[in-house]
Amino acid sequence: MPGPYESPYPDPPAPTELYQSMAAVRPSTIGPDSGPNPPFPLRMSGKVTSGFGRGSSELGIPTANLPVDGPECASWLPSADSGVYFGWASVSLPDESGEFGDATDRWRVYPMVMSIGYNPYYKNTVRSAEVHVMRKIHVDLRGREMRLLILEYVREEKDYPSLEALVCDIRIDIEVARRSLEREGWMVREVDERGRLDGSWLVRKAEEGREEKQGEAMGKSG
Ligand SMILES: Cc1cc2nc3c(=O)[nH]c(=O)nc-3n(C[C@H](O)[C@H](O)[C@H](O)COP(=O)(O)O)c2cc1C
Ligand SMILES: Nc1ncnc2c1ncn2[C@@H]1O[C@H](COP(=O)(O)OP(=O)(O)O)[C@@H](O)[C@H]1O
Repeated sequence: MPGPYESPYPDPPAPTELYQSMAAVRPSTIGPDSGPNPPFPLRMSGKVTSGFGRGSSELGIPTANLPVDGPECASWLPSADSGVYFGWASVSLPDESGEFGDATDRWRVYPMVMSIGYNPYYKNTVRSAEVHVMRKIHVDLRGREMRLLILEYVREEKDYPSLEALVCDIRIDIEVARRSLEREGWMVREVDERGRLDGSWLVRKAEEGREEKQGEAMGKSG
């Protein structure tokens, strides 16, 4: 099985001049090495839905959409700042060979970056929560339950003069998240034994996960 921080792109594109100029004004990591500060970690979960279908086709960066309202939603979400966040995502997937189908589903934990908001470049009128899992995934996630342990706020959502600039900034977010999550204070033990964070909620059985909704309402993990 590949390592947790492997790029989801088989051949990441060479950094363009625009990427380099935008990356030069961004920090390389976010948050102190010791780990997340309150109100993080924040939890949310939900069934992956369809978005506007632009992630893969227009941006080359697929995003799994999660519901942002309804009784099942995390209580902190409506008042959360719009913007980009990073952390860990879990999803229950079949055996990697795919041969044994759902009988061997188990929770996998992956690094993720996400945006919460109105996607100002596309001028959406409804708020969305969209998660890019930083790993190549060969299974359609729509209809599957996803859990998130959100560890840090990265930046505000922005409008951009071009699609290329939007894609560059998201790729920089992915790099910032990768470097930030590689620090021991930000790793979950469920992925790497050096990790100092408890990510057990991410891999709990469904029934136990539901009980944990109480904790989610407080916006805390652990
Ligand atoms: C890490 C990340 C950062 C993003 N930042 C922005 C942003 O600053 N401005 C914006 O308009 N959209 C932003 N987006 C949202 C993309 O525009 C969105 O994923 C794309 O429109 C695909 O949407 P769809 O899944 O509904 O098709 C971001 C998405 C991700 C995953
Ligand atoms: N690394 C990944 N991160 C998020 N979703 C992925 C990933 N790899 C494959 N997918 C799939 O791509 C879908 C999102 O694709 P996208 O083009 O953004 O479509 P839509 O906007 O219609 O949901 C997800 O629901 C999931 O099934």
